[in-house]
Amino acid sequence: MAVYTQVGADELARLLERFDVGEPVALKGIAEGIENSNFLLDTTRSRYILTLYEKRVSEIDLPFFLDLIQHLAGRGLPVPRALANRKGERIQRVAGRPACLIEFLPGLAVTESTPEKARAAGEALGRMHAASVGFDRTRPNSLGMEAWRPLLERCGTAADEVAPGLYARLDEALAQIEREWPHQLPRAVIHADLFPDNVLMLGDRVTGLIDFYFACTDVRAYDLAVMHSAWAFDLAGERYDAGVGRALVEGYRSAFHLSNEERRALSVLARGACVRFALTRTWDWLNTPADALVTRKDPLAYVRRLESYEREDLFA
Ligand SMILES: Nc1ncnc2c1ncn2[C@@H]1O[C@H](COP(=O)(O)OP(=O)(O)OP(=O)(O)O)[C@@H](O)[C@H]1O
Ligand SMILES: N[C@@H](CCO)C(=O)O
Repeated sequence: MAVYTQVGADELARLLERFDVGEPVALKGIAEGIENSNFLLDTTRSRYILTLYEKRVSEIDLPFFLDLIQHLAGRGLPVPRALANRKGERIQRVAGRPACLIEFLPGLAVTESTPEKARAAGEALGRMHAASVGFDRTRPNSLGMEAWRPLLERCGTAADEVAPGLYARLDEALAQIEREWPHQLPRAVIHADLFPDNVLMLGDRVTGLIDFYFACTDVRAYDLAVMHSAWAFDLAGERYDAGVGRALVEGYRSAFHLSNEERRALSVLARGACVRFALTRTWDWLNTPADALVTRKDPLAYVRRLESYEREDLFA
């Protein structure tokens, strides 16, 4: 359960005094998610999300994320804006953490991807890329390709505690990716983490794109590759669903142009995505205290995906 910091009644009352959102009725911790503490807040007026930023989200980056969301919302994307308090401030401090009061979006996080859902989600990513043209702020990808080797070295051979030989396996895959990386491809603002659990849907309609806290400037097609690796396999990474993979790319292309050069690079970009998530999951596996109220995600589910991408070009 991702509630690292508790919020008491007095603390909540002090926060809500600064807004025109009515009186609190209920505050419940949200189990999903691993990065931040999220609460569902009901007031006499409406329903909101209260997020306290933990771990990887740095306060310095928050204005970039909030401005991007504001920009996308202004262009009709279903993304959750942070509310400003009466003084016009969007970033609050709650229980000692930076925090935002955020619009609640309807819909359920996707738990099982189907071609129909993948097509709609791919299209939403394409719409996001189209809408972010003209957003002129940039943010380096702190978990981009250049960061993977340092992260691998920080895990070190302790990675082998997750599975024997894991360090060497990731080292070898990364060396190949570094040789093939398509540095020349167009760069843009990307979401960088558009997993099924970050897409809210009602039926096959996308009602929310959430969790922009890895958004950054990087190779644009990498965003589609990240999605492909997350959507087109079962959770354990054992089974590839070609129908889902195809629908995702088709949906994207219905909303945004994908050049031949980008399409040819998707395979190495997807291997890169696998190494990125295998590495961050390995790091979390090794550094999450045993008594933490959060489920550690399996790094090997991404090593299995990596093997599928290495075996054949799944985008051919
Ligand atoms: N604006 C929102 N509207 C409705 N529900 C939301 C909203 N933001 C978050 N949620 C709910 O909270 C859950 C956790 O949110 P989120 O994915 O942002 O957490 P996180 O800790 O940043 O997670 P992770 O990085 O692991 O995906 C989501 O799956 C969704 O159910
Ligand atoms: N989506 C990521 C967690 C956030 O980086 C994962 O599943 O590993």
